[in-house]
Amino acid sequence: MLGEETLDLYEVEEHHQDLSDSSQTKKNTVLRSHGRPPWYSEDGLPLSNAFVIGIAGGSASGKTHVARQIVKSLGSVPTIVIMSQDSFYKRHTEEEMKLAHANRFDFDHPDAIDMPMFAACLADLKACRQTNIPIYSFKEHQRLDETKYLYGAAVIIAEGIMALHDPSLRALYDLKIFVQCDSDLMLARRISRDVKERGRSVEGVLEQYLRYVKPAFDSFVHPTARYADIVVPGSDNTVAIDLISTHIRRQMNERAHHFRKNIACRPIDECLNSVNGTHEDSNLILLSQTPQLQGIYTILRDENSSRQDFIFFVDRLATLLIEKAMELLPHRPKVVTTPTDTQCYGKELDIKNICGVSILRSGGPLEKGLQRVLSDVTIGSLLVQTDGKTGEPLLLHVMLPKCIRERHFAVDTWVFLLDAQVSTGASAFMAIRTLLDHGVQQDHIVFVTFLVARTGGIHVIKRAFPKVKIICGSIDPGLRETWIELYHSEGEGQHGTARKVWVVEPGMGHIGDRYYL
Ligand SMILES: Nc1ncnc2c1ncn2[C@@H]1O[C@H](COP(=O)(O)OP(=O)(O)O)[C@@H](O)[C@H]1O
Ligand SMILES: Nc1ccn([C@@H]2O[C@H](COP(=O)(O)O)[C@@H](O)[C@H]2O)c(=O)n1
Repeated sequence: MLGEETLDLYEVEEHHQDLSDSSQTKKNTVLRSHGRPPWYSEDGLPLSNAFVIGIAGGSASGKTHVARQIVKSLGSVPTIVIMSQDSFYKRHTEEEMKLAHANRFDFDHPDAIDMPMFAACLADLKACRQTNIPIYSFKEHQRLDETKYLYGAAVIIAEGIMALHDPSLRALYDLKIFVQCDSDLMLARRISRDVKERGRSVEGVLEQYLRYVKPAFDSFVHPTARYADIVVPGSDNTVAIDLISTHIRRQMNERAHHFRKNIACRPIDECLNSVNGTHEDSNLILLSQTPQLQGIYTILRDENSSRQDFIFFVDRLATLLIEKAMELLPHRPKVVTTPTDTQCYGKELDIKNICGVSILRSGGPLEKGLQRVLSDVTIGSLLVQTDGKTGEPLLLHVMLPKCIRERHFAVDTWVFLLDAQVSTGASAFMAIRTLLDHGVQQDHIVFVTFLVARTGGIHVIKRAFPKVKIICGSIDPGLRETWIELYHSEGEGQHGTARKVWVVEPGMGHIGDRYYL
């Protein structure tokens, strides 16, 4: 099984990922965005690719600056990634590194950059799949061993001197920009930047500039301006950036998808038979409704149960649910010798990787059950919240185990997806889509939950993802939309805001709050 490591992809409030800083010397810009709204249809299929902008121009013309200004100007637009072509310089031999340190290596020829890899990573990210991009050090003149995991961008800005050079790259862009800058200004900026940030001397920068940078600009970079939709000046470019941002915002609005409204319009009759709480079907697996199980649910539903009892019985129920989920995993025969020196024919798990992913924060109460059954399991998390304005779910935070972050592992990984209940199903839907984007196979996803609302989004999940197995302990009849008052202290006194929420009935109330508060 694979390692423990998990990676925080998104800061909850900082969705802009700036990867142009491959020299690791610049500070990341702190920008906020709203998170990612649904990128898929109610049939579960990806609907809109990320919007991709390619920015080319000479070295130090201001490509990164333009990219950052666009991000700033877009403000509240969903998750944005700046992907720099600098990260894709090829790995160098010892000999090439020596030449590089002596300013005798041509980094400005298109062959210095791994174009197919850049195009492949960009294509994955554009198509909503995860990617792991290389990290390059300008100080060491070398690609580092570690990579950077990326997923979930709604807008991607790809920038680099050769960003418009390759036809396979140009085909990926929705908008192509060339930054046109005076050569004196580019040289002055490059000297200043390379000395400050890339550990170079003035003489070295000048030598490299005259030998390689300037000739390559004339032969390979400048000619690509003809492919640009917009040529932006390398300084005093605020008007151009405003126009570009307006265009992107319009494009994003046109792509906006009203997922929640559409799932509400879907007929549910055909699914009710299989969600009627009286029998199991192959996908929705209900724990056997024994008196013992009903006893547990009675304690959990009772608003007068102590918090201690609530936690104890949630943990017990979580273990029962996970044990049920374990029945779905393939096993193979295994022969052991017992202490009485007898051969015994048994079974062992026949899987490569398994991990848990909990949908925060209500999935948390199921984690203990998972850890009891699989003591060394890695558990990642996803944070999905409802946008107060649109009512759409937003993907705010992705922290997935390593065995999912890399596609070639993900295809062989079983995932126990954990959430306390399925009401409208919007969060579960987004979480399943996220796992599929990573290459996890649908029939390797087991969704484990305490409660399912019979008239809620379960039917949409079953229809869109027919191979995902759902294990639950109860199917509750009611789902009601209601307003709740949220109190928070700000300045003097308490302020209340009302928020619409869906309540499962009879349900157990807010399971996460009752468990953690
Ligand atoms: N419009 C601008 N106004 C002022 N300074 C700028 C502008 N564009 C770029 N710079 C400065 O020039 C230097 C190089 O810009 P950068 O965006 O890193 O270039 P590139 O990414 O094209 O190599 C940086 O120090 C940056 O702050
Ligand atoms: N080891 C390296 C690799 C590349 N360069 C120079 O970087 C320039 C491209 O980066 P920009 O951010 O300026 O677009 C390019 O002109 C290479 O000469 C380098 O100096 N050392």
